[in-house]
Amino acid sequence: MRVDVVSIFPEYLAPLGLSLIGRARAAGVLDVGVHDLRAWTHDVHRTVDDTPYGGGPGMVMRPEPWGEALDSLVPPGEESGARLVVPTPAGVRFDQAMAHELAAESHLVFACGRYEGIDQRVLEHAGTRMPVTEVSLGDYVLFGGEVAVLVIMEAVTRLLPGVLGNADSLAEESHAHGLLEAPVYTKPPSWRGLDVPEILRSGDHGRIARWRRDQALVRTARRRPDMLAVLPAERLDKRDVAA
Ligand SMILES: NCc1ccc(-c2ccccc2)nc1
Repeated sequence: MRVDVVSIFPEYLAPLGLSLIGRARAAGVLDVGVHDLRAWTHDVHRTVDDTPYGGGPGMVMRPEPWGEALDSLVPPGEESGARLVVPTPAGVRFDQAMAHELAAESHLVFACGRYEGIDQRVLEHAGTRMPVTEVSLGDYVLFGGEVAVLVIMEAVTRLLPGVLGNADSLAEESHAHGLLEAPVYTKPPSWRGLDVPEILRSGDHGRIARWRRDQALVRTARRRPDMLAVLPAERLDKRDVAA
């Protein structure tokens, strides 16, 4: 997968070179380019913003630099497999399903907005030649899209083949099977008067799997009842509590 990120604060994206993502790049499954939007400005002040039409507070990011940046990173006629992802508070909610969708793309281009956002015509014009996804991480506002890109990149990169050491951990993690994951424990068996649940030390893997499933259901019902509401009936097996 090729990833290009455009920002007026490219240094914010430095963590993309570290750890998990660094391993993905070393494994050859990820190639990341970070670009300064101002490279596509041509005035002495390298201007990227201007006042909003219709009035209102703050500034809006000008379309011209973005248009030239996207033309450079996704040359017209070479859009195959490219998707533009724009973090914004007004976006579609990002979730694990979308992480899987994005992990299947061959070229992701992230546009990091600042100020009050990017002139909408940038997204409209890009949409005439590639899929465009405006994505939100949740109902809160940041100073810009850079931190959201780091979150999305971590969620997507760990799904790429060969990136996670133990592929099993993908199968059982939270949200992988529509439920929150069960609590986990390790040695020592007793710690500050708190014991590991006996079942986990029984060696009875059938009962252990049942216990974990029950814990996941209870935890999900208490913390994220909304997830149970959308859990497909076939995901609940006959031994689960009544749906
Ligand atoms: N929901 C996460 C998120 C994503 C992007 C932004 C944002 C804020 C200002 C300008 C441009 C993007 N804020 C929150």
